[in-house]
Amino acid sequence: MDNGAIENLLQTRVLDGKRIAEQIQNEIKEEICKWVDRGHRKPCLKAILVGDDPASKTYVGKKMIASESVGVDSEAIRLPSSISEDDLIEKIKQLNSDDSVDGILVQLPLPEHVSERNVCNAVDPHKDVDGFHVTNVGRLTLNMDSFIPCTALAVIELIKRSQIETFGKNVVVCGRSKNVGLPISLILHSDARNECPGMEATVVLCHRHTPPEQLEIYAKTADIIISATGVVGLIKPHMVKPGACVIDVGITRVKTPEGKTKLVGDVEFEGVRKVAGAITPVPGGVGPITVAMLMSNTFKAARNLAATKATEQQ
Ligand SMILES: Nc1nc(=O)c2c([nH]1)NC[C@@H]1CN(c3ccc(C(=O)N[C@@H](CCC(=O)O)C(=O)O)cc3)C=[N+]21
Repeated sequence: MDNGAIENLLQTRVLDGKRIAEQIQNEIKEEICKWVDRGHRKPCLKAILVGDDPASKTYVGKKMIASESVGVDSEAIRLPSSISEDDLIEKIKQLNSDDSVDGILVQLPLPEHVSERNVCNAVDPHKDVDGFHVTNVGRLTLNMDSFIPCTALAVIELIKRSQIETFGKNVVVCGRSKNVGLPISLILHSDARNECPGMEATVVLCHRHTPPEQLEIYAKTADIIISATGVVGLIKPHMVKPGACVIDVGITRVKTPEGKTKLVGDVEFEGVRKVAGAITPVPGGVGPITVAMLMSNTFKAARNLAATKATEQQ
């Protein structure tokens, strides 16, 4: 390795998502503690898990553990994959009208015979801690206060806490999923709004029909690359501008030659880290922060609902 390469390796920051998630959760834990000291009940989260997809079970499990550690009351409601859309929506309506519940989330994906859109729209938008209800999507688009999907919030929080500059910078987002790529793009190009400063970046949103040679051209101009596609090895070293920040939101389970499963992202980590100025690993990058942001959204729902109840009683 020549001196230049060594120097770059020394300068590359591997952004520690686990540490940031712990930091966020400690802050939330403290705030919830004060909240309960002021006479409120603990925030309450209900997670609906339909069927028994192993990855979904792992994620819901992580959400339950995080809830426990920050002082959120949580319950995983398990329903069979044979459940009808109507019955699932009926269950959601019960939780909507239950005053002891602040946050509701339905773990995705759902079985094929159930419309995810109908189910997400059945959740009371005030309890929609995933930010998937059409009202919250519309409000985010208009830069109004809303619940923002946890993965998008996680990327934004990671950028802010790592002091990555976004104002006037070029960002390439790979992947246009409604719950990840799209909201990330919306926030990154946002201008200043009342309660939070905008990110003010120029955003290019690439997807499966972006020709590979075009993706390379866009990526090479980017100060920040965010990849959320589930395409293993999509982002290669030659596509990255030296010093750029590379955020990997992809999570794919692959089998190792020894027959174990391991998690890999969209980014060729070992190669790209030699070029990038900052990079997130998988696992231990965006994933853990996603769970911390769910806690943040749940506490926000609890505060909003308590405030609404207080004004109703006046
Ligand atoms: N309604 C709904 N809301 C979601 O927020 C939602 C969802 N459905 N469906 C699936 C995705 C994915 N997701 C993750 C949560 C935690 C990690 C996480 O903690 N990852 C760890 C390790 C995970 C592991 O060990 O398997 C890491 O990256 O280091 C990752 C991904 C939430 N999602």
